[in-house]
Formats: sequence, structure tokens, C-alpha cells
Amino acid sequence: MVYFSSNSICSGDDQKNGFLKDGIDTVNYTVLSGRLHFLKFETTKISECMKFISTKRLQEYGDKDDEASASDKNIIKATGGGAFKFADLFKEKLGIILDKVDEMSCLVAGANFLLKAVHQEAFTYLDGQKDYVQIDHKDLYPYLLVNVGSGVSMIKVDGDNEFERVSGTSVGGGTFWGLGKLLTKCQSFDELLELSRQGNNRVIDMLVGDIYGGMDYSKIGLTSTAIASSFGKAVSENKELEDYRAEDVARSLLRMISNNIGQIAYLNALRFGLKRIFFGGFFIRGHAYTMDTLSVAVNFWSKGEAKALFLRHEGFLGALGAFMSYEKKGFTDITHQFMEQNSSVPKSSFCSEDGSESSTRAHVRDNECIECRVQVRN
Ligand SMILES: Nc1ncnc2c1ncn2[C@@H]1O[C@H](COP(=O)(O)OP(=O)(O)O)[C@@H](O)[C@H]1O
Ligand SMILES: CC(C)(COP(=O)(O)O)[C@@H](O)C(=O)NCCC(=O)O
Repeated sequence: MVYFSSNSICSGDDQKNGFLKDGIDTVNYTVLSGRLHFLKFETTKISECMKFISTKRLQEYGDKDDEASASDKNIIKATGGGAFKFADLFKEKLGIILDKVDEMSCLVAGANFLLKAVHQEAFTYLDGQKDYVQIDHKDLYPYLLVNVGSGVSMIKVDGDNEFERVSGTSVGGGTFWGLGKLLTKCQSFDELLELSRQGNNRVIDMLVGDIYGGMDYSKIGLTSTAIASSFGKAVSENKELEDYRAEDVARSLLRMISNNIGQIAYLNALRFGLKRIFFGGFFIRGHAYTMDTLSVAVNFWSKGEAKALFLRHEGFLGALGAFMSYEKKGFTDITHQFMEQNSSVPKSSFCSEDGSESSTRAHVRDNECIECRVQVRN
């Protein structure tokens, strides 16, 4: 969920700054300064999401449809499968109409916005080293956006609204969570992630060295510690699932799925000559091992030609893109002005709900927000 809360209003007449794209020289506007909030709710806990909306009375600040009946007045933009699955629930419980916006369009709009407007959004992560990457707006396109949610979409992005979903795979975040649950009896994703942090994939994965007597297979560029076969050791060892540590299973599973995604992403980047691959989606969660595995996979297969990059607001691309799609209701100015306004801001400060500044960490904490200013044409 993404929502904006304004904390002050200042107005002014701006005659000539050519700020608005539609070419009107003179424009009177109101600038709202406030915060863009980012919150996540698991699908299984959609009731908590609705309770939050109701408590904050956010449904009263959606778009209004004057022609609609009283109960249908509040229109909230929504994207992804949930916009279809929960449409009736939101209408019945909160009187909200979910205005469905295409998921791929939202992912791209959200990624483009963050990469242009937010300071220290993108970063590389390899061998435990996180380095923020400054994106030159003039050199942003083209890139490959890999969104790892339940499944994986791979989108070639050529411009603000120019993109093509070029590939995908059903081996994604839901695979890690689903298989992880079955194999380790974990009851939450965070528990599974914590397990994977502590595990050793070499207990279960068959390594090149296990096959080549501890030697590298250097002729084809494989070291002895490279994985030859994920979960391959379980074939020859006379052990049952219970004989393996859940941590090691979780680690091997995470490695296998992340490696696979990294390799398919690289192959699509190669196919279109793309040098930058931005990974989004909540599967990543800023998890060091996941990011390192994706980075190693892209680096290894591209021989250093392509680069894996990550986003601080990785899981909010779709929701942010939906937020920005209020254009049909005359909110284009807010979005574009916000983008231009914000892009001129050297740095967006990240704040927690109580307004305290937070350091820019690798992953957005729940309800972390971005101080921002948006401009509304009166
Ligand atoms: N707290 C969590 N609960 C469940 N899944 C989570 C959680 N945090 C991260 N994940 C991972 O994120 C995936 C869903 O990612 P998300 O970007 O929300 O995609 P979707 O569009 O499919 O909802 C899950 O399949 C799981 O791998
Ligand atoms: C269908 C989806 C776009 C839905 O997005 P999600 O909710 O997984 O983020 C995604 O799950 C996906 O692209 N799955 C892979 C389909 C394929 O094999 O290309």
C-alpha cells in the first residue's frame, strides 16, 4: 500500500517556470508537502489491511466519482491479482471501488518513478558490499526489470511508458515460500528467511568438487565449490528429510531459486543487449544471501558485462505505479510535478511514522516514508 499524507499547504502563483508539461504559461497551484507512506500486508492478512485503511479513514481520500451513488463514491487505485480477488470485499466492508490498473504498467511506472525521483534508491550488492548507484535520468533506458513476486516477470523498459514483458518464470517467490513451507514446516516467510540465513547449502547441494574428487573443473570455468546439482547429495545419501537441518534445506532452496532467476534474467538481458538488471518484488526483502546469489549469477554468466541492481522500495513498485495513475482524474500534475519537483531535490529523507529520520538502509521498513512535495494545479 502507498498513500500520501499532507502536513502543510502553501500556495503561490507560478507564471513562467514552464513547470507543467501541457504548455500553459501561467498556472496557479497549491503545493502540498507531506509524506509518501509504504506499508505491506500479507495477502492472508487482508483484514489487517482493511482495518488500517478504516482506522486512518483513508477510504475518504480516494478519488471521488460524483455520478456514483453515495456508497460507491470512493475510488482507490489497485493493481495485481488482488485488485480482482478483493474487489467485492473492499466494496462491501469499506465502500471502496477498486479501480484496477494493469500490473505490468504499474511495475514499470513505479520503478521509473523511484529511479528518477528518489535519492539512493538503487544499489548493487556483491560479496557483502552494498553500493548505492546514482542513476543519470538521461541514461536510464533501456533496462531489464525483473519483478520477483509469487511468480517472476521480466520486463524490458525502453522509456517512461514504453515496455514489453519479454519473459517470466513460475519458479519465483511463491516457489521458495511454498516449497520451503513443505520441506521445513516453517509457519512464516520471515522464519524461513531466518533459517536460510543460518544454513549451509553444501550439506545438500552436490558440488563440482563432490563429483571431481575435490578438484575444480577449470576447463569450463567451474570451481570445486560451484553447485553442480541443487539438492543432488540427497540422492546418494541414505537419509530422510528429517535427517537434514531445516536451515540447510532453506539455504539450498533459496540458492537454487535465486540462481535460476539470475540466470534467466541474464539470458534475457543478453537477448536484448541490456546491461542493467533491476530486481524488484518482495521475494528479495533486502536479504543479503538472495541479493548476493542474484548478483553472482548475473556476474558469472555475463562475465561481468551485465550488472544486477536492487531497489530499496523493491516490493512497492506496483502499488506506487497504481498511486501515480490518477491521471484520468486530473492528478497528472501531482504525479509529474512531484516527480520533477522531487527529482530536483538532492535527497529524499526517509522517515519513520513518528517522523524521525532514518538512515537509508537496504530495505524499507514497514511504514517507512519519503518526505515529498507535490504540486496540484487548482
Ligand atoms: N511476510 C511475507 N509473507 C509472505 N511472503 C513474503 C513475505 N515477505 C516476502 N515474501 C515473499 O514475497 C513474495 C510475494 O511478493 P510480492 O512482491 O508481494 O508479489 P505478489 O505480487 O505475488 O504479491 C512471496 O511469494 C514470498 O516469497
Ligand atoms: C502472473 C504474474 C504476472 C502475477 O504477478 P505476481 O503477483 O506474481 O507478482 C506472475 O506470477 C508471473 O509472471 N508468473 C510467471 C508466469 C510465466 O511463467 O511467465
